Amino acid sequence: MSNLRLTMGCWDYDRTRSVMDGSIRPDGIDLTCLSLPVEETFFRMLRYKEFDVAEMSLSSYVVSLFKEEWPFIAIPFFPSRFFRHSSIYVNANSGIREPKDLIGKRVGCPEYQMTAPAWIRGILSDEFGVPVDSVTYRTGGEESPNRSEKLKLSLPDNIKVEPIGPGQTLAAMLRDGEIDALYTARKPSTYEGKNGTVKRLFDNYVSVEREYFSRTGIFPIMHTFVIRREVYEKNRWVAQSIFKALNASQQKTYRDLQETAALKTMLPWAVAHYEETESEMGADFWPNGFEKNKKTLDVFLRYSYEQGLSRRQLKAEELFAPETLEAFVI
Ligand SMILES: O=C(O)c1ccc(O)c(O)c1
Repeated sequence: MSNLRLTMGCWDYDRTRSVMDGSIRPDGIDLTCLSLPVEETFFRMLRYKEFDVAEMSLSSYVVSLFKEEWPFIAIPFFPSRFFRHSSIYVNANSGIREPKDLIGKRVGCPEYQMTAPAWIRGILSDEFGVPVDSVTYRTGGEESPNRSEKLKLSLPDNIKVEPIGPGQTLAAMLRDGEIDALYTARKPSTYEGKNGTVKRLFDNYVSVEREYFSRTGIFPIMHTFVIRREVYEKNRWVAQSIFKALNASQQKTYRDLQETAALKTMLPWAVAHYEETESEMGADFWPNGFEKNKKTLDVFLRYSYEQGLSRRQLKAEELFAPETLEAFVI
């Protein structure tokens, strides 16, 4: 009998590689995989639903659940996580020395609904007393002009979002002082290091992020995986097949990163870094599955609601195919 033929869009991460290269195959499925930068996967999936399965911005997925047509269903696998204190950039002449100085300022973010800025706004509000509605957001392309929100948003009146002009980019505007700060996923091309005009708000971001994790236990989730709803409704078993394969792929990566016979990555002290991470964050420092991520997801869902991206505060279990929330026991 032939397998179901599906397409999958995902970048070439270590943790998903075995599925992408075909060495781990999901049960009953023949996958055609496209390795694409995240911006391209998200754009093609959110605008045109081009792939049957794809990594997906957590924030965009949550926003999609409030659309009339409910295009995707997620599985609790998280190919991208990132501590985002490192991703707040400021113009050194803006007078922003500490988080509170952001209040009243002009802050760029490529799209208001992007996951990285959503985590940053939430953390700044919870931890540093910078209310979400205390700044003006300027949205648009970071490196090229003419980027717009992929999903139509209807935000509350207290959230001020103004698109930048045609021909403008956030990276150049930050350098030129036309915005004061930038919340984003990709480091802007105008970033110049600690002593430059465009610098990070937290120069010492590693210690800030470590302290944040040790206190909250949160390693922020950026992306999840989604299946096109039509595919899922016809073949519910696909959710578990893909989930199992991705988990097996990640387990291999955990082993590879600890390999001492020969280094699988080029960083000379990768094994030491692994051991340090394990002692600080636990053996499963990049957890997948619903239960281990419920708390982190609930915090994100509160942020999405508080920021006007969700009409009501969803519960974490509402995000995922029910088949992936529990497993059989023998
Ligand atoms: O939409 C974006 O620009 C974008 C870029 C990188 C990411 O990791 C992401 O989640 C979104």
